[in-house]
Amino acid sequence: MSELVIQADGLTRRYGATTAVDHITFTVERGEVFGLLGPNGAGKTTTILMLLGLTDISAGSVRVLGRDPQREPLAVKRQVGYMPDAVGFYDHLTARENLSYTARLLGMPAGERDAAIDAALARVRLQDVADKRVATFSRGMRQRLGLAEIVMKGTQVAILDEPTSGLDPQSTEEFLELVRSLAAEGVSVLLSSHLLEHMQRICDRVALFQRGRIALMGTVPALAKQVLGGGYAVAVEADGQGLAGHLRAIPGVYQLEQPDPQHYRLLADHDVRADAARAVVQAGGQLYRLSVDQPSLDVIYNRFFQSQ
Ligand SMILES: Nc1ncnc2c1ncn2[C@@H]1O[C@H](COP(=O)(O)OP(=O)(O)OP(=O)(O)O)[C@@H](O)[C@H]1O
Repeated sequence: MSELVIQADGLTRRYGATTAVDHITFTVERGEVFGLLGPNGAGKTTTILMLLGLTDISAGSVRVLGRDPQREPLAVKRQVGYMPDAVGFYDHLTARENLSYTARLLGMPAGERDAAIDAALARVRLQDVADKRVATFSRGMRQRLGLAEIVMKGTQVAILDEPTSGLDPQSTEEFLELVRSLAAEGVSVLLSSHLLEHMQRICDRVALFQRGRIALMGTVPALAKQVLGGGYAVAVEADGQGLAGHLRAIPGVYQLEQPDPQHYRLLADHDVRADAARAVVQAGGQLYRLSVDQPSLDVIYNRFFQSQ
């Protein structure tokens, strides 16, 4: 049975005449990676701040691990790992000293601190630079130290604001892999980002914010269906008697192109590769190549905002 870790219901935040977040409703399950997307000013950061009890709620409700961040902000902060856009560490302290400082603030017993810090630094592969001052760290290393802090806290929820912006490709890979491994252990991750390719790779579901509202929400294939009317492009290279007719008859295929006698391109609302392979057999043909292009979040996002 799924376990809801974050529940927002009609959540609203007004700043004077501006409604920054306008009646949004969503849930995040245990172990789920949930992405907030949308243009600047769409309400993502304000949503995050409300989840953390860092800004007031004008209407609606929110629960994080069953707690109300308005009423119990300290309890929520203790149970949630938060990594803001610019992770704040003390530059003149080493990585280990920074984590030690946080551990003391959290009230972690002195006897447990060293082991917890070592384990967290090893987890994010910073053990070799544990005693170097953070001033010497690259952005990627700082982001990993931010995750180490979350690992050390042992929280069940991690909230990350723009975590991969400014990271080089290798640091990005490492970071996304770490986030995925946390989720695999049951940590729920809510993250906001403008980097759609990263979001597509890491998120189980995304919510597309537009002027304070959630305009679209779901898995990438589900959004592709809504926005593009499909989105899976299956390329088939094969021969066979009457193959075009067999391919066109596959449920979910809404367009068939045949640029030359042996090449077909199917647009479908789901991955129809298995059906396409069967169609080739039915047509008594030979299959030379079969591939699928997943719908891209980038294309979905741009098409959605162009259509608005
Ligand atoms: N403290 C504040 N006082 C007044 N208005 C605010 C405040 N914080 C945010 N806003 C307004 O609320 C709206 C949503 O802002 P928010 O920062 O949540 O957007 P965002 O989606 O996180 O944008 P970005 O991608 O730029 O981080 C914007 O119109 C912003 O100007």
